[in-house]
Amino acid sequence: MRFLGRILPRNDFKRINGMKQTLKVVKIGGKLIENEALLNSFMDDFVEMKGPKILVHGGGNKATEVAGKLGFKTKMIDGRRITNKESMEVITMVYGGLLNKSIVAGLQAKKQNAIGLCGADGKVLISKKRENKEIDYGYVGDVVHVNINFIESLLKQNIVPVFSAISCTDGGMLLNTNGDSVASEITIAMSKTYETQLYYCSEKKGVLRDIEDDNSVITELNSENYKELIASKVITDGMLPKLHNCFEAISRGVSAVFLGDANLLKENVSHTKIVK
Ligand SMILES: Nc1ncnc2c1ncn2[C@@H]1O[C@H](COP(=O)(O)OP(=O)(O)O)[C@@H](O)[C@H]1O
Ligand SMILES: CC(=O)N[C@@H](CCC(=O)OP(=O)(O)O)C(=O)O
Repeated sequence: MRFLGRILPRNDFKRINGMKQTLKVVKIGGKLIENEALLNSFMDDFVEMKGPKILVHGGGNKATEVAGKLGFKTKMIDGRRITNKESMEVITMVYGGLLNKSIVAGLQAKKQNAIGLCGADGKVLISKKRENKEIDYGYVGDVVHVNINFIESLLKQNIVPVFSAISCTDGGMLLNTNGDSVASEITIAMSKTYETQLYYCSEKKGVLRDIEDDNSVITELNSENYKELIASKVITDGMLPKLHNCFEAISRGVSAVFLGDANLLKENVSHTKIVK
């Protein structure tokens, strides 16, 4: 790359004229992953997207399905899974194995080099087991450190990191971590060196005023009306941790956060934008 008459080292273009380069972090939910046609169309858009990018995926419903087949019942509280030893084993197989590897293979098929990661790989997502006196979440962790140098080394090689919703303690214990939180923590950490944008793609077109009406997308959501919508129970289930993560991100250095469906990366589609 030629810049101001000198050759920049191949990927040393994070800051040009003091401007940070934009990094896009995209999270896809389990319901989207399950729909082959939607996933394929999403991946086309993702591959086409220019600049450094990171993909994070969930897969909660697949884990519930596989756990059920193995005879384990799943318990969720406010959109978060209670994870005992058996469910952690299922999660490692489903998120870290089946889903992560299938998504990476799908990207490779579209000529996008990618690498699948859980928190233990490259010590990339270090977490702490959640201690909650009222609810025992089991093997559930909250991210305390993101290895941004490792992530950057992949981005510099044009390799897309694909994260599953699994983190790891400093002592090497794998922990289930909400995919939305994985996405927001990575984006927040990467904001140190990049201008960052976070995209949440799920089965809905955004935050809906009426969950039964797909055309009731709230186009802009701020922290004030967000609290009102929780109080009036318009926002429930998986949307609770998702929006908590959105506001965390926007208040901790992320430039823009968007929520939408599988088409979110296309131009002019209806979506929700999070504002301060
Ligand atoms: N107001 C709302 N607008 C849109 N979705 C909502 C709302 N309240 C609750 N939800 C639920 O939240 C879900 C999204 O959260 P989640 O299932 O965790 O998605 P994902 O698997 O994509 O992360 C939606 O599928 C919907 O059922
Ligand atoms: C702690 C916790 O709740 N972890 C989530 C991680 C997967 C996830 O986030 O999946 P979706 O994006 O498909 O909802 C779970 O096990 O369901």
